[in-house]
Amino acid sequence: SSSSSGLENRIFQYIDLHQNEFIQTLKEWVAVESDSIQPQLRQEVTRMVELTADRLRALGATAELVKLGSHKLTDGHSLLLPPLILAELGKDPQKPTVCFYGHVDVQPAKKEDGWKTDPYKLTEIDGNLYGRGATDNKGPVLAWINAVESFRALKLDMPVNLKFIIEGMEEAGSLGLEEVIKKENQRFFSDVDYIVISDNLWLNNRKPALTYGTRGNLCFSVEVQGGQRDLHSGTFGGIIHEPMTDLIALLDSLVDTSGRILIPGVYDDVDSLTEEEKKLYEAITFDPEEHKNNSGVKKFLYDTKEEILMHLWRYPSLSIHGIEGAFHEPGIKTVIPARVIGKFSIRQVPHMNVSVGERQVIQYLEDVFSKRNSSNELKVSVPISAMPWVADINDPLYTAAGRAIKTVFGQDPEKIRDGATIPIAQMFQNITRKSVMMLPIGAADDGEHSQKEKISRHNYIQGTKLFAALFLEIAKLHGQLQEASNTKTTN
Ligand SMILES: NCC(=O)N[C@@H](Cc1c[nH]cn1)C(=O)O
Ligand SMILES: [Zn+2]
Ligand SMILES: [Zn+2]
Repeated sequence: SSSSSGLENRIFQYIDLHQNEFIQTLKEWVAVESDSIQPQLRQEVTRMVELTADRLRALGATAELVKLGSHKLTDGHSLLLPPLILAELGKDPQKPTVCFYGHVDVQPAKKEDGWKTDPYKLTEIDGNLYGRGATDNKGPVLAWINAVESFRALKLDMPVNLKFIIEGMEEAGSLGLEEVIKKENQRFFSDVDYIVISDNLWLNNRKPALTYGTRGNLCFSVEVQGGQRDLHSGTFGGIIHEPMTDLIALLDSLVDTSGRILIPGVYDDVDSLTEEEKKLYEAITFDPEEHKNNSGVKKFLYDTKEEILMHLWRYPSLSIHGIEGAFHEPGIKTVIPARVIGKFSIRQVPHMNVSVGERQVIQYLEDVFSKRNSSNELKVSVPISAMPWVADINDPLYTAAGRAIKTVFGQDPEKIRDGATIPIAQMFQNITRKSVMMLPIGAADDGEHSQKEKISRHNYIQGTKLFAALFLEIAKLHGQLQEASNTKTTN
């Protein structure tokens, strides 16, 4: 209606006028090295979670810090998990309740990895804000907070009740989260109507997107242990089974040159492709050339748009991430490492069974290893296991978001899936049975997890407007749905 567009315009104007303040807060957040992977930085993750809770309290929300206990590291030590935030703003029974999920931990980043700017100093170059966590996920979390702040600053009544669940362990597999969701299902989540996650990217640089599916991730650690200490390769090379040689052979047995996973049975439960589904990929706006340029990739394994999208969204993939215990500094150290741990993961797709997958992989690695007749010891563990997620795109929540996108960006969203994993999505859907939607604000060239992570000023600010517009759209739609259900009951 014209009055709501007048209201939107006031809010959008406020957001435009205060954009530098919003960027300043993002700068303060990016400056916190809240890397959840490296144990020595765990205190910074906790500090980041506390900073976020303070920010939510400044909005007028009540924010509870839920203790998650500790977890075991590969060296056997225990490490405290950062607390989880459960926050709440507004409890009007006449309004719908929207729960926002985000994370404030980040992937590791060092200047020496090849960053042009200090990863923990948000730096603006040509309208892009570079820094670790700028898009994954501090920028989107702050955009949501900025949107609420704008309503408050203008003394406007919030059109929805809000809940927040913000964690500090997402990049490490959302440890401890599932137990809390189960425990809080009948309390914190009981009156939630809609769940919104903004932790992924658009499929291209200019067209906004709505995401209705993600892949899961099954992460493996493969440890090969020889003796108790490293050895001189001149005095022991040639007379022992070397752990690193065993590990490289194991890792090399996992996937072929065309990217096909070699573990028997892995593809058994993957849905077969229907003609109807094929058409879906044809209709999507996606330019493989632009995608190459965004990432600096020279060549994809597949040539067509459709094949690329299918291999990102509906087929599993296997990636090798690293080897712990191997010498990786410049120069050559003529050593035989005593114990090495290979890390790889399989991005799983709907209908693949996680526990069957785990068994298949472990059995396969044991078979390959036993054929080597090695005297070393093999241990396989699964530190992270996150499920794939698919939602119903016809849910009213998607309609509301589509309208908000149209208002802010002047175009309809691309409806996409995502090849990455957000562990909480499927947990939410399974446990709470509420509508879950992913509403990304970052562009395809944002470089999540890479050395050029950024969010553009434009996307950060328009993203803030998008969330403000979403509050209004959800309230409208929810009102209409309730009216329709009341009319049905009266008739
Ligand atoms: N922005 C979401 C994201 O990057 N998620 C991680 C989560 C994960 C999965 N396995 C381990 N961590 C991702 O890599 O997809
Ligand atoms: Zn993320
Ligand atoms: Zn991430």
